[in-house]
Amino acid sequence: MTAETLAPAKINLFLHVGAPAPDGYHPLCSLMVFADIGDRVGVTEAPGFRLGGPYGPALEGEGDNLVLRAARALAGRLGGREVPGLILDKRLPVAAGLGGGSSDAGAALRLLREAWAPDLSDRDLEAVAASLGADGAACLWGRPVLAEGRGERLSAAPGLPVMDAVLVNPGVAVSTPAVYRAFDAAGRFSAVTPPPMPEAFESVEELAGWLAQTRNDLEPPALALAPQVADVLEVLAGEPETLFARMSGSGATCFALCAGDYEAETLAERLEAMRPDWWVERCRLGGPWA
Ligand SMILES: C[C@](O)(CO)[C@H](O)COP(=O)(O)OP(=O)(O)OC[C@H]1O[C@@H](n2ccc(N)nc2=O)[C@H](O)[C@@H]1O
Ligand SMILES: Nc1ncnc2c1ncn2[C@@H]1O[C@H](COP(=O)(O)OP(=O)(O)OP(=O)(O)O)[C@@H](O)[C@H]1O
Repeated sequence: MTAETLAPAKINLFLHVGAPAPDGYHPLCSLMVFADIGDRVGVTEAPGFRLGGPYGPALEGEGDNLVLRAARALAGRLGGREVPGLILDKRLPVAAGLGGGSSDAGAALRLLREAWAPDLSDRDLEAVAASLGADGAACLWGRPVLAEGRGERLSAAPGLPVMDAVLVNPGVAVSTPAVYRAFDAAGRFSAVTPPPMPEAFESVEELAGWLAQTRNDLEPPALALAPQVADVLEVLAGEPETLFARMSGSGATCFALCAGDYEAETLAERLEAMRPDWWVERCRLGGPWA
């Protein structure tokens, strides 16, 4: 392996979604943070694409992986390059609201810029990432960001503490397009503007209090498609270590913010014992980790 890097899991701390535009895409406003866990992406001299890890089989036999599409898009932007060997160690569940595909693409773009064109600007790399999906640019750097527009208009996130957290997925894949369609069918649209946001949150407790005034507008439609999400949220809400719990993105992964390392560890251990069928990961949110 010549180089490898983390493709961190993305968490939408809040996700406000408006009525769809004529092209079907939705205006949104979301505060995205990244976990110190995720997939691993590598570049090698031996040609070809190798897919491994616990969730690799979930992507076998699909069309072109986002890692390959990212490599080809950057090669095209640079006027043509031979794509080297690429490795994806898929550790995050697929179609889970963790932005895994976008983060994998971002990791590949960072590695290949280093190899091919270290002078290419961050802005140009963001444009390539954005061409791969609405979350592409936001998931490029693995650092907290406020995303607006379709998700491609980025601005600095407020100052955030590092958050000890637990991620829980009930083992059900949820399709992002299906969740947006169910959101449209319900026809309940609100303003996407968040309540006034301080320049910085000094503690996770302060952040949790502020987040309670915000929403994930995709939670109700995702719950309708995957009722298992309700079980996860109910369990998390009932645990003493949970300061704040919510679903991320289009689901089905939910996150619980905890007061510290010990609380997150305790919560994760209890959930693992209680529900061995769930994917449970203790992590830290914030970043940049990549
Ligand atoms: C749910 C989120 O992950 C929240 O961060 C994103 O909004 C989705 O981002 P993404 O998966 O990168 O999105 P894309 O791959 O571009 O599109 C997937 C599907 O989501 C819908 N989509 C996506 C973003 C957006 N602002 N409005 C949408 O309606 C698109 O119609 C498409 O059917
Ligand atoms: N490297 C990849 N990792 C995950 N999915 C990929 C990858 N490459 C292509 N895909 C396709 O992208 C779809 C969405 O996967 P992903 O895990 O990124 O969903 P998600 O976490 O719900 O994304 P988001 O939160 O951005 O909507 C998958 O169902 C799969 O068909």
